[in-house]
Amino acid sequence: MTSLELHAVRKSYAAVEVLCGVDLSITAGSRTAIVGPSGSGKTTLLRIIAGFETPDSGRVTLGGDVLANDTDSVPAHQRAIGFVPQDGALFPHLSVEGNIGFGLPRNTPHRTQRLHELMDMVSLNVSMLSRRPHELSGGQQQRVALARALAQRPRLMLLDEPFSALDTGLRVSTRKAVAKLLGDAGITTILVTHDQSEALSFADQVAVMRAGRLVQAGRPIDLYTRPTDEATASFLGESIVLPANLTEGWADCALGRVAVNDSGRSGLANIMLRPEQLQLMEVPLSEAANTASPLPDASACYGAVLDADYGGAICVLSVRLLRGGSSLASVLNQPQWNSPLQVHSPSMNVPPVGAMVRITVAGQAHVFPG
Ligand SMILES: Nc1ncnc2c1ncn2[C@@H]1O[C@H](COP(=O)(O)OP(=O)(O)OP(=O)(O)O)[C@@H](O)[C@H]1O
Repeated sequence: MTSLELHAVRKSYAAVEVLCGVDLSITAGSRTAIVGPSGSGKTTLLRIIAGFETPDSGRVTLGGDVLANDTDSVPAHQRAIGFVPQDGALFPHLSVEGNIGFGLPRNTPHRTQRLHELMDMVSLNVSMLSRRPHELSGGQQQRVALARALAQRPRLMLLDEPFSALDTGLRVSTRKAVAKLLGDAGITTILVTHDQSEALSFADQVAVMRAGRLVQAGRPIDLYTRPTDEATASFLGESIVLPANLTEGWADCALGRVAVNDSGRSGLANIMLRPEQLQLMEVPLSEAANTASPLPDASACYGAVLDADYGGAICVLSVRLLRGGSSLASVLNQPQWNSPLQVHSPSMNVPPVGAMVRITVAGQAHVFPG
């Protein structure tokens, strides 16, 4: 069942068109992450859904109710939509109780019980109810902001980069807790984030915006493995794009013959691999000892490790490809021959700089739609 539906939503500020006709469907109870470069219109879209801005044209519906169209707009406070901004925006002069209770009228039945329930939902101890925001950690402040938004039993929750001020560990744990909480409560959620890995891990659906347009929306794994274009590919993570000649599900490229995910295409096209798809195996010293001899297997793909960037669990290796029939020495002596690939390799047993490696490709390469 679709909960939120955006159809041809447009918005301009003065002469600048910020949203150029956005269509997006969000299923009830699901989590959607909106990502895109700075200025692409993410926050504007969120503010239109919340009712803080009105679209110039287009339609926004929630559970079948029209929230905005070309002529009318339901006021924000009548939409039953929760909004958690980047900084939490707690009222500094009010206690936690005052902040969470802001949207709960004094005569709400069982008000204290409801406040305790909300504290429990966001995993905060009720002893914190009397504290002021400055007496809380960043993660606790975000939980209070979330509880305040939940107090009004929203149909839809909008999160505008709510985790960005938190350090890495707290960010991950808060994000997981929030995802579970909203999932358990069955609340449809939209998260705007700059963090691609956060979007991929948080959401059931990721929507990528660029220059006021929605360029692609779908399951995280589909966007990561089958991006619609190179810009989307590199926005969602590191990518290796190579020119190739396609025939019946195979691509002939600098890495040799690689399987592709589009068997119907033929001819010249760019293919994409994620760096973790490249697997390196160091060629034993006996084989590589004579760096002047031709490579042992003319049909295999080899490389020379030029540099290693240690990053903890993962090491990023710069690997220059060796042409069939060439030698390690010829490549090391001609560094301008081709630009190196960046390969993400588990740091355990990583080949050393200067080593010759055999390169294999795991899975299929992606062919960008023509
Ligand atoms: N009230 C406003 N008046 C004029 N221009 C605005 C207004 N709000 C946003 N803009 C412009 O609209 C464009 C989109 O802004 P928006 O905040 O939606 O982008 P964003 O994708 O959320 O960016 P960021 O990731 O940097 O937060 C920007 O060029 C911004 O300067």
